[in-house]
Amino acid sequence: METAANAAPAAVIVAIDGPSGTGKSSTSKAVAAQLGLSYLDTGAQYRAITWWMVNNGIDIADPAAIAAAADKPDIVSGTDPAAPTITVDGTDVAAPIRTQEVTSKVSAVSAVPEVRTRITELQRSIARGTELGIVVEGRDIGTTVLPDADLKIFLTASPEARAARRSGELKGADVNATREALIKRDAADSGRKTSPLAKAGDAVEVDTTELSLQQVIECVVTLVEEKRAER
Ligand SMILES: Nc1ncnc2c1ncn2[C@@H]1O[C@H](COP(=O)(O)OP(=O)(O)OP(=O)(O)O)[C@@H](O)[C@H]1O
Ligand SMILES: Nc1ccn([C@H]2C[C@H](O)[C@@H](COP(=O)(O)O)O2)c(=O)n1
Repeated sequence: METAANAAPAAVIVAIDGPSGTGKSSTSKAVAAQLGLSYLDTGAQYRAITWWMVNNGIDIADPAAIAAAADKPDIVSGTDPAAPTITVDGTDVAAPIRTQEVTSKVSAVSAVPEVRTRITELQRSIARGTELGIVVEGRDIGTTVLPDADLKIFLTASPEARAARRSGELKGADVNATREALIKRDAADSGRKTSPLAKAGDAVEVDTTELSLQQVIECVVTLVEEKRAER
């Protein structure tokens, strides 16, 4: 029989938001793995629907065309932090959703309200389905998708630090061009009408500019453990 002493801990829902390149994915995956939680990369879902639109000849400059097609692709996210997956209509799209073409078009597609409604429903159903809890990262998780999350984190970092991190990833990419592209995408994501990139009023802000990835992970793990201890 399960007693209070040996009962499994109640599911914990962690929302991690912030601009591009602040470390949301790296931090969320590591925190989820360390704490035995599931992990959901919501940016990958918006990239997946964008990839489908591009592949199916939908005009990205036409929000009505995007809206009309929003419920067509079947998007499935695997939530194991050690091996997260994303498929569209059964095709593994983990690599093609990271192309420059998708990156340059994802803000326009994700600004369409019908796309957000569809993807938000998917995200909520995934979060509801986890047994031990989940770390969900994105732009509007604390404000819109999971406003009742147990813990909300908003990661920030200077544009220079973020550009340096991304240029390191893209080997040889021009840091200034990378910085400008990040700033442009953040402005589009923060400026859209429906569910923009924003810090929830009750989120803990962590500026990662001067922190190593390991320090950020430790900080978030500590915050989750404190939340669990309070319950
Ligand atoms: N605190 C940190 N210090 C140094 N490098 C970091 C730090 N956090 C993340 N990184 C590195 O920065 C890059 C971007 O991190 P990550 O992909 O986790 O950011 P993100 O916020 O999820 O970005 P996006 O929203 O664009 O997907 C990765 O190469 C990652 O290893
Ligand atoms: N909750 C979310 C997550 C992502 N998006 C959009 C905006 C981003 O520019 C794009 C790609 O995200 P990334 O892979 O860089 O994290 O997806 C959003 O609107 N809401």
